[in-house]
Amino acid sequence: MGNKNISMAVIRRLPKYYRYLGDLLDRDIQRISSKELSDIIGFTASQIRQDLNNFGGFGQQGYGYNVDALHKEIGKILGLDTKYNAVLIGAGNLGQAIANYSGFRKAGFEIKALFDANPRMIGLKIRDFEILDSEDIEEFIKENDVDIAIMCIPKKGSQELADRLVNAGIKGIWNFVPVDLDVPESVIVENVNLTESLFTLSYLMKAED
Ligand SMILES: NC(=O)c1ccc[n+]([C@@H]2O[C@H](COP(=O)([O-])OP(=O)(O)OC[C@H]3O[C@@H](n4cnc5c(N)ncnc54)[C@H](O)[C@@H]3O)[C@@H](O)[C@H]2O)c1
Repeated sequence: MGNKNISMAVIRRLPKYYRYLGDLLDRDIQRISSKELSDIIGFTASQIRQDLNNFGGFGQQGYGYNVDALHKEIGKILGLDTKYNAVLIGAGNLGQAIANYSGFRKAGFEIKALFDANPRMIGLKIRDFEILDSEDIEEFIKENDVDIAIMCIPKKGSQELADRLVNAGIKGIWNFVPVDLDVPESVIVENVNLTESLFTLSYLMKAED
């Protein structure tokens, strides 16, 4: 499954291609040259041709890229033609913000339930969700065909939670906790570290001085 031999650097650029191509489709633009794509995305035209050649070269000399076909193909490569079930653990400030955003469901990622360990949170409603007791996560994951866990708890207890999720058969963790989780190779962890991103901004602003 997947294109395991494609470099991570290319894979990290694919969501951006996918987003820009989606914007073009919204504007009814059906074909585009690598030069035009370069002008809007900001990667060089040669970088774009090289990246897209990894997947069998969609472009035709003198025609450019068929936007719809390329969008669909990149979607497939990213696995976006699949629906995913997710659970979110830690229904605090960040967890609630994520649960309140409707865009993930539209993209095929459905949050099935929210969990929290705090008895005062359990039973509260966020959007359509009643917050469930995190004691019951394993059972829920097994019974509801859950692929992805979204972790929004504090650092403390995060590795223990990851171990439980792994034992329950989770396939992927979208990790917002600023901790490098130790999981078996078969489980994919994607870290989202907002503070690291902010520090990068700080560096770049400093470099502008
Ligand atoms: N809020 C943000 O914008 C933000 C920004 C950057 C990083 N983060 C990171 O996201 C995580 C959550 O931050 P927050 O601001 O939402 O915190 P929060 O305190 O508002 O929410 C955390 C929730 O997790 C629950 N919880 C704690 N341990 C648990 C466990 N073992 N199992 C289940 N639930 C548990 C708590 O009861 C609480 O409701 C933290 O690791 C934080 O560093 C948050």
